[in-house]
Amino acid sequence: MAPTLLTEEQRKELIPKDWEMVTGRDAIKKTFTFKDFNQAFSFMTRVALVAEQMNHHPEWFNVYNRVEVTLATHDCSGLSTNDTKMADIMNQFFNQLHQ
Ligand SMILES: C[C@H](O)[C@H](O)[C@H]1CNC2=NC(N)=NC(=O)C2=N1
Repeated sequence: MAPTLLTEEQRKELIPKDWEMVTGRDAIKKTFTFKDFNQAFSFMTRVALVAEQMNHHPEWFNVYNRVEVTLATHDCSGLSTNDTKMADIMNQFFNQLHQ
């Protein structure tokens, strides 16, 4: 089923508070900072496996211990529950890894 854009209510409820809107785009972003490259890439590896399972992929940039992430659903040109689910998963993985 094609993903649908989040309603106003869903945006208030489902977008994690530590993610911010991308200026001029219906997308959310967050920068994760890790101890080192190994931890950053471990995070990306775990997320990549889930992205494949979900068939929903992040837009991200990595340099050393930093991973800059933008989430949006191309199939509906904006935010869907796939993005809020992925944001939650990323936050969980970060908290587990960032000991
Ligand atoms: C053909 C393939 O199923 C689609 O292009 C999937 C792949 N991954 C995706 N990732 C994201 N972020 N948005 C999409 O709409 C999307 N669609």
